Amino acid sequence: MLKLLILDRDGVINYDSDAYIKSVEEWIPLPGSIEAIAQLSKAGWTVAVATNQSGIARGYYDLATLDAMHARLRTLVAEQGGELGLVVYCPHGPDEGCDCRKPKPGMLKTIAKHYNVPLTGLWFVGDSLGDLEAAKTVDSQPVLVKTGKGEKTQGKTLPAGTLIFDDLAAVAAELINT
Ligand SMILES: O=P(O)(O)OC[C@@H](O)[C@H]1O[C@@H](OP(=O)(O)O)[C@@H](O)[C@@H](O)[C@@H]1O
Ligand SMILES: [Mg+2]
Ligand SMILES: [Zn+2]
Repeated sequence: MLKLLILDRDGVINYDSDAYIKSVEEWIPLPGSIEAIAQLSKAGWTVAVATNQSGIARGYYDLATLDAMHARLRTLVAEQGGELGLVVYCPHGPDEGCDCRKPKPGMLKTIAKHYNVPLTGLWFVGDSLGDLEAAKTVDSQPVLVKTGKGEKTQGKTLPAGTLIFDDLAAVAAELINT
């Protein structure tokens, strides 16, 4: 079966900001994150992304800018010899009642369906409680990293069985070496 890993974006792949990541220039990879994705890819993993982007609904940036951020991510991973999989985002605001905004699991379902992989036990790596709850809702494996909002999230009540790693590089090392 396909080895699929799903990542949250802000705070896991790139630095996050309470002021949102509003431009390609503000989109700055966290140390080791690009290399981790490339190493996973070269080790046979498919790495996909599920990201809330309410900044679109709030008018902070447009879809062209969001796509440019993801093109940059894709290019950086390719420069390290890896390949990035499907990137799915929720452009909606918290009050729109969509099915894709985490902690709803809609984006995880979309990605798992795209790759025809079961959700059960599928690792989803995030820095926010909503990421972990989305995973738990569909019996995927919640994985918390301490980057971004992760250390703050660690102080909250986490879904049972949540795995905790320092950062994405540590997650990659665990998956590649097991
Ligand atoms: O971590 P992911 O899902 O990749 O993206 C999170 C971002 O969409 C933004 O989500 C916002 O939450 P609200 O959407 O305003 O509740 C805030 O937490 C921002 O700091 C953050 O940059
Ligand atoms: Mg995040
Ligand atoms: Zn949505």
